[in-house]
Amino acid sequence: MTLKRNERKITIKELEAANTARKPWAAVRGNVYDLTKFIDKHPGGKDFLLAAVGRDATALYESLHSDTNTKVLAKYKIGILLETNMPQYAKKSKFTNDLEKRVLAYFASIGRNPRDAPWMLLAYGILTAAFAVTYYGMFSQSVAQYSPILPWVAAVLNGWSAAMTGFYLLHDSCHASFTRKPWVWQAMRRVYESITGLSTLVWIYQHSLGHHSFTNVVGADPDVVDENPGILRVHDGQQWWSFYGLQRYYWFPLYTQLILSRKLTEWKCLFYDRRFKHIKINPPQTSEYFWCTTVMTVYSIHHFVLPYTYFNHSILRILALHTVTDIAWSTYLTLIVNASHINSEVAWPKADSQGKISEDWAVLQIKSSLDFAHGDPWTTWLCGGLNYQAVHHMFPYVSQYYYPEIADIVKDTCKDYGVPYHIKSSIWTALGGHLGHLSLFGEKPVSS
Ligand code: HEM
Repeated sequence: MTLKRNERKITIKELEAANTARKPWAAVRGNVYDLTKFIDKHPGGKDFLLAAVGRDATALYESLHSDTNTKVLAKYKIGILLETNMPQYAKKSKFTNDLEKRVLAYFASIGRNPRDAPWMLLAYGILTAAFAVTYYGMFSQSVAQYSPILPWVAAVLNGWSAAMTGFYLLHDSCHASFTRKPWVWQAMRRVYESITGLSTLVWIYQHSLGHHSFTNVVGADPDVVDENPGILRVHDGQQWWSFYGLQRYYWFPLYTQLILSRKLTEWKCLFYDRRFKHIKINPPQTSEYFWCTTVMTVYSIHHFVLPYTYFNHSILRILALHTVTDIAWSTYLTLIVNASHINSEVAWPKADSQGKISEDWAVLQIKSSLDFAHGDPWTTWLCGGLNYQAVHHMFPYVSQYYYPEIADIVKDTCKDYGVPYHIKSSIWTALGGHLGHLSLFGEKPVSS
């Protein structure tokens, strides 16, 4: 009996080798698709799609697309994946379908597309201007002459504004949640890279393919420590070592280092290691080399050349000011992100020995996230909407502008289906929970 063309059995090795624009295959729910003729038609653009090929993209695909999209895929099917090396969630539950329906009905009722929020431009403009003004405050000789303390205060604020551009420019472009235009996402990404010197493509692998697809799944979410011993112990899959008793103190110096280590390693991950932790990075397109050169030239000019040649500072002072910026940026970012996922209330899903996870993706998004300070516009602004973490995880493609509006729909649906929704009244209680979790997991477990 001869197999039909689209029923050919395909091994994971064959799939993994098809990871370029010339041969872009991706698997979803056991079906393998050859996307060669689809790449230029993908409404989500070429870059995101090319990051997803050469792998089982089920979780990523289902987190961003509807069943209507899947009908479009059918004609590109070329075979069936024999085995997968990615954890597999249960199929979409009634809860998920109902929640999606309710949220889409809300957008239909207000006559808006979830990605259309032109007011966000104001936030992007204010934050980019905040970066420029604080940068000037750091390096202007007249500011330093007025008060020697002011440049250091400006450096702290510059770090805050860099973190904020991450919550706004980076997040909204890489989740494709602002407008429906790939060129807009591309422009926002390159502005962010020029400001920060970091790679947005590496972030897409880490955040969209890793963290959003497998939130808090040990061994699959790159944001969750899975080494033994890791520097921090945050879940009971990690063996206990006596130095974890001190993690309630050393979390702080550790959290201050994130950005420096990212700056030193990201481009190497992309072009040399081709890997972010356990996530394979596909061969970058030629355009990525062009963009890397361009944005790093802009970054080096404002980071080193201008402060040295135009503002006349010593190398030592320039490095010291940037270090203060990086410390403020790292600490702010790490605390807000960790408050939402690393605490004792949320779920830490595990795949069984077959790689199966018993619940569906959406239920686990809610269970493994912690929200805080709903209804507080200042916290929402200062966290880039990430205080609505469960809403963001459920609907990463919806503009953060709408999170407060749809949060009640998510909460009500969770109530109707008995899905626990974790929410704290303020950022301080959420942070307290995070630090309490570090203390708890630093203590010797009773069974050790
Ligand atoms: C990070 C990765 C991805 C992002 C950000 C992304 C984004 C998008 C966006 C924004 C749309 C338009 C949705 C709408 O308005 O209804 C879309 C549509 C679509 N995407 Fe993706 N996508 C990604 C990965 C993938 C992958 C891996 C596949 C295939 C395996 C895929 C297949 C499709 C299909 C078939 C459609 C519908 C096309 C149509 O209706 O004509 N996408 N995607």
